[in-house]
Amino acid sequence: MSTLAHRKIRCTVVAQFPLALRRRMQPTTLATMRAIPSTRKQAQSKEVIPGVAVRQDGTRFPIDTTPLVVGRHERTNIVLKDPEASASHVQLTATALGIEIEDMDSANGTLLTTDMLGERIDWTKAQRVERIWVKHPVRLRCGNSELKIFPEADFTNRDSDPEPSGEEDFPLLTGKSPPMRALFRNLRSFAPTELSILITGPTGVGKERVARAIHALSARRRGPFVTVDCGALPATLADSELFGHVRGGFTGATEDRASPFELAKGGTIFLDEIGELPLDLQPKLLRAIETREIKRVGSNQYIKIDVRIVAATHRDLIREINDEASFRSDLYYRTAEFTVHVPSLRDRIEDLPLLLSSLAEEEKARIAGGPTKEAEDVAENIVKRISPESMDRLMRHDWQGNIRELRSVVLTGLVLWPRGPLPLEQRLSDPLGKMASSNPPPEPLKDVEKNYWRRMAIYYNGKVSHIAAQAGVDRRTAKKKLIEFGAFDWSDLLDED
Ligand SMILES: Nc1ncnc2c1ncn2[C@@H]1O[C@H](COP(=O)(O)OP(=O)(O)OP(=O)(O)O)[C@@H](O)[C@H]1O
Repeated sequence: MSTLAHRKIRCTVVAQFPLALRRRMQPTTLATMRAIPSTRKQAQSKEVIPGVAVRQDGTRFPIDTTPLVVGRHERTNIVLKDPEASASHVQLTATALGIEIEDMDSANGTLLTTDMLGERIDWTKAQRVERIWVKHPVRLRCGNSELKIFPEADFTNRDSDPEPSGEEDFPLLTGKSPPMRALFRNLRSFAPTELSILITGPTGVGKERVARAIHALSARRRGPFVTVDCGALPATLADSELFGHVRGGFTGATEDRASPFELAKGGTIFLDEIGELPLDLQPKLLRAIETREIKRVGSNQYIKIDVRIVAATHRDLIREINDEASFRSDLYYRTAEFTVHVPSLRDRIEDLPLLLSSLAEEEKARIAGGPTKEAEDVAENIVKRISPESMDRLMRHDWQGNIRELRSVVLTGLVLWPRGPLPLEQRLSDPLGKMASSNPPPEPLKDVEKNYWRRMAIYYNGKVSHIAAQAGVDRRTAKKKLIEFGAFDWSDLLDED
């Protein structure tokens, strides 16, 4: 369902009462707003997804297109006998995007979790919502009271694509551990919506992959996926990198440049490292997201945008909003209508063997230019080639660099030990690990380096760009090393540039 359609619904039902005004209204007034003529109500409800709210005492309240106010005041539609709840705390409305849950500036906020079964929820880890649309069951906390929301929607039936075969078999992502299963469940629920999603998690956990998975599971999957690295926007050109420019818009702008928002038309824009976005650009981005239009630098013309926003950060943005004022709260809530957290590798260490296989398979397939039988064999065998002692050491490593670090260990390992035992623990960065290893003392450093470059040359078939990318050096340095260690003649090197 497009944002436009969603907006239409809000216009007819709610928008006559701007949010600021509604927040000042008394519960009595809000309850009266439910008196919408039935014909109009029916017309609206054709497209919308209704639902049911269930109070803690088991009372059920149907949710339709007229806002249902939840609060402590006796004139609200769902009365909470709870001194910690605000007089009018939160509002529930059926819309085409799912049930809209909108906090009404409550004193203690509205918290949301998708955990419907847990007896004891750790509400400190739940998401605080200002406004969100849900199509799958969620549980809310208002003050000390809980409320379960059951939208009558089932995307899995709406989607013509076949269902993934199991939670562990998720597009682009690998894992069977409880935190990954929880992540998959959330993605399955929220990816098909138009909600903006903020992906959090430490560096190297695969946040970009999660963003691609969200895109792949959304109705926009046939549209483009455009990444903007907000951490790499050059200070003087950040504005133009984000919103584009017209020829002559500033000195040096010799031709028009489209904004990534325009390039992502019909698809998803991924704002990576959004926490690094310069403070002065934050209001502009907020405006673009809210109004769904942008203006290129040097132009007076507004251009409509049609994108779904997915953002990622390794920072604790809530803390930065509160303590450092380096991130605007309004932008946060606009980009984080739903938040998913990608666990560190340490927190899902049981996925390590699966990840080893998947990384090996992907790499082999990449070199071969597509999935091959050989890639599958490599993946299957990699775990068999790792001794129980090595595996134990890998499982105990702290993996500060997460999957990125694991990937590098696996790929260099496959180069160094193309067959036979695979003592991957020798590639770990912390020396304690090496001391704990039962393997013979390491080779002299120069020999290690020499063997490394020679094996890289063989493994990557002389493709300098692959070797350089894998080694984390530029092509010139890679070439120099390959020659220094006699790995190749110049003539043998495949010069791809
Ligand atoms: N489930 C996975 N299976 C295989 N490879 C993965 C998986 N998750 C991540 N990777 C690989 O790990 C590396 C890091 O992933 P990615 O760039 O998505 O992480 P990130 O969390 O966005 O990192 P950063 O915060 O530093 O930008 C990439 O090479 C990616 O392909």
